[in-house]
Amino acid sequence: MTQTVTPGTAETPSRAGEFVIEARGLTAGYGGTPAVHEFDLDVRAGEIVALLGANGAGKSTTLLALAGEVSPIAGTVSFHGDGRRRSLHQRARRGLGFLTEERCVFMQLTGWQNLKLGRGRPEVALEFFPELEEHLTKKVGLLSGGQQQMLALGRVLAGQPRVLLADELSLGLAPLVVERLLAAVRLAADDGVAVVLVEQHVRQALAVADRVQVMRRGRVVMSGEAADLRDDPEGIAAHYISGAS
Ligand SMILES: Nc1ncnc2c1ncn2[C@@H]1O[C@H](COP(=O)(O)OP(=O)(O)OP(=O)(O)O)[C@@H](O)[C@H]1O
Repeated sequence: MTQTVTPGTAETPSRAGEFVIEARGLTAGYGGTPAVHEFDLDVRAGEIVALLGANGAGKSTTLLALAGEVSPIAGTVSFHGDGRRRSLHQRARRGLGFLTEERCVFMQLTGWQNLKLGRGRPEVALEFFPELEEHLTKKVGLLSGGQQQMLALGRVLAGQPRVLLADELSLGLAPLVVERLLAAVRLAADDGVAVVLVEQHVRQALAVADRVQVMRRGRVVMSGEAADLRDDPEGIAAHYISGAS
């Protein structure tokens, strides 16, 4: 698939190599109780960092804290070098795209209406997912789960984010659809988006990610270059052992 997508808003386009989002000593949780401890992360423009780990390991909490939806108990999150505490909507205005675990679409609206509600031009979403075009006049509730997720991802990518946080895009979807979604994420990263991807499918995450951080009980227990770990997904899966989250 060839296309040209220009990420970044007019303010300051992201440059390859610069850290777009960073966390230092990030501890975050709920009601003052940490679910994530002393988490460090740097993601450059054009890079995908996959967060892996068993259910309850703290991946979603990490994304929520990076997004500004959960306040840090300690540590900092910096967005374009700005380490001040910012809410989700403030970070969204500076180019954060966030896909939460819940499918981010309006079921009663048509596909086209959903795309029009995004920050970008619907045509850009269709450049990522041309197969959606024939379904845009249908109510989204009538589309398949994969089509709904393509719509949700396409809408966020159409907004030309500088940072994409994506939480379990592949939840409940067939492997081919997952591949399709992750390929679009890779394409966006190749055009300069900094991506933090929470994913349950280890092999597929390793196939598109540049780096990997494996979490267990709220801490990073393993990290490395995806290319070095591709031949040993079992080494990662060992951290998933039931009850070991
Ligand atoms: N809203 C909440 N209030 C209180 N505790 C929460 C809340 N959300 C998550 N937790 C707890 O925080 C811990 C980390 O959960 P989190 O959802 O971040 O893990 P996860 O790795 O994303 O798991 P999953 O893959 O199941 O989403 C768990 O112990 C969970 O029970």
